[in-house]
Amino acid sequence: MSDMTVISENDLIESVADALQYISYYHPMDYIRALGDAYEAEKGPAAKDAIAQILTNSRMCAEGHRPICQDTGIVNVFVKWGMNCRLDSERSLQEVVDEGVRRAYNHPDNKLRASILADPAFTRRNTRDNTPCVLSVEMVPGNSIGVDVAAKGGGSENKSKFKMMNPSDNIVDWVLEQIPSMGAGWCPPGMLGIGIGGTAEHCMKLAKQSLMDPIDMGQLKQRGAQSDIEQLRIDIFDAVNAMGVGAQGLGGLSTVLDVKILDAPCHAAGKPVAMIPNCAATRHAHFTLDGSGPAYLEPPRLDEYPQVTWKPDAAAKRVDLDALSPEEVASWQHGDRLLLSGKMLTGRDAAHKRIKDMLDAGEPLPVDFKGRAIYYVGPVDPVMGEVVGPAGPTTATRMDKFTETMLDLGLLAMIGKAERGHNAVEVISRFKVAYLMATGGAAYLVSRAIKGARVVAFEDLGMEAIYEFEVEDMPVTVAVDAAGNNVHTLAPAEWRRRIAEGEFEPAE
Ligand SMILES: O=C(O)C[C@H](O)C(=O)O
Repeated sequence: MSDMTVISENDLIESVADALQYISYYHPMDYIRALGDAYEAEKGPAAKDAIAQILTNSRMCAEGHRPICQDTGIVNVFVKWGMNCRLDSERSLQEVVDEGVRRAYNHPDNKLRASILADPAFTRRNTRDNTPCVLSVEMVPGNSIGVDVAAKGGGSENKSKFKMMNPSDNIVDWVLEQIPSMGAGWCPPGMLGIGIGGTAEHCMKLAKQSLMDPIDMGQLKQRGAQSDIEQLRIDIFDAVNAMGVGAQGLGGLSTVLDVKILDAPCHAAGKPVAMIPNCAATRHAHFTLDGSGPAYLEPPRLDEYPQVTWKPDAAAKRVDLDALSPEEVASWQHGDRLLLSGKMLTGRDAAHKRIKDMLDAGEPLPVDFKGRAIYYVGPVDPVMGEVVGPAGPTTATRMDKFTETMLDLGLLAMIGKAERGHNAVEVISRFKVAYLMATGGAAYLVSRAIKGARVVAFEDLGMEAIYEFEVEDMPVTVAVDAAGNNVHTLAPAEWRRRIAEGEFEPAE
């Protein structure tokens, strides 16, 4: 027993907290480099503009130590526990790691958003400190513990896929079938993590774990595949990018920056396959503890960030939200860039559900939506003189089922990210209103346009409360116009055709 390594409770807590703070504002450099290359190569103007926003946002967050995305994620922790190590604690490993999560998410200088809800099928009560995390432990030989910490965005997690394939089914075909159904809610360009084999639950875990590996598709393509798995990664990468989805689903050359695969033996009767995308807010870090104290991660060199500084399009139209009229909204064309100023309301999943329930019960609403714009957002709380923390858009598609109800209340415009479903587009064109999109993953940049914020209803919903924001030159693009033209179907179709016609070199 004398050569046992003792891991103190506080070393683990402190290291988890440090890693979570770190990944909230530093993208992994491999992601930043790959995104910088994608920016250089991108030919789609709207997609290029979105990548410029994501890169500029990333640098601002690295400098300001504020979250890359308002969705600061659900914490996933993968521990490889060396069997000669002992945790010096009276608490369970889950409780100790959760203490690190709590410390990170409530850090006074960089408070992160509490996104975790207990009792998910019923009361959906916010745990207020982002606990519990999802913990996986593997016992391995050795005298140290290796920890991967990730903060996974909800929008990309929502697009996870799994299939118990037949042994002879084709994996590339299955992946390509899934991509259209994933839309843009997973905030491309990002990564696809793929698990093959094992059992159902093990396969999903492999897919998630594969996302902890650094991006190396450029190097892999240069040196060529040396295994069947590497060839499969390249085949999926090329085939997905040929679909033309592009950054934020706006049509372009870069949909994925890498495809990762982990496999495990499986039963002869099947071939389980799982796919979990990682969004533009790719956040993960690794540390090792050997009993000598907590691990602190080295900050990246900011001079290695691509020299990209996003600026609003000079041709963007300025819109005064305080004087918005149905005629003005109806005049916007899909693809138009707008700079919004004035007052807007916010609301997302929980607020929409409550509004619907109140209307069904014949109760009066606390807010008048007539003539207003609504922004689908759950912001981070402000710190140190901010009016609001990072406040990028959430996936609008989830609000589709409430769209007709909300438009009946007189709403004129909705702002979010990702595509609207067929029925929502039909309702939008019937009411002659518009759906505008802001860039997902550019939350700190977007929040700079917010000059005032106050909760006006449903305060108990925390980040899902209804706020009134006062904005100045908030950049958005018309994604669905009053005639029902939908950028998210038109642009990827055009880019897919152009790529198929050989207009561009395949992405490296
Ligand atoms: O919860 C959020 O703020 C966003 C979510 O990650 C989403 O992508 O829809």
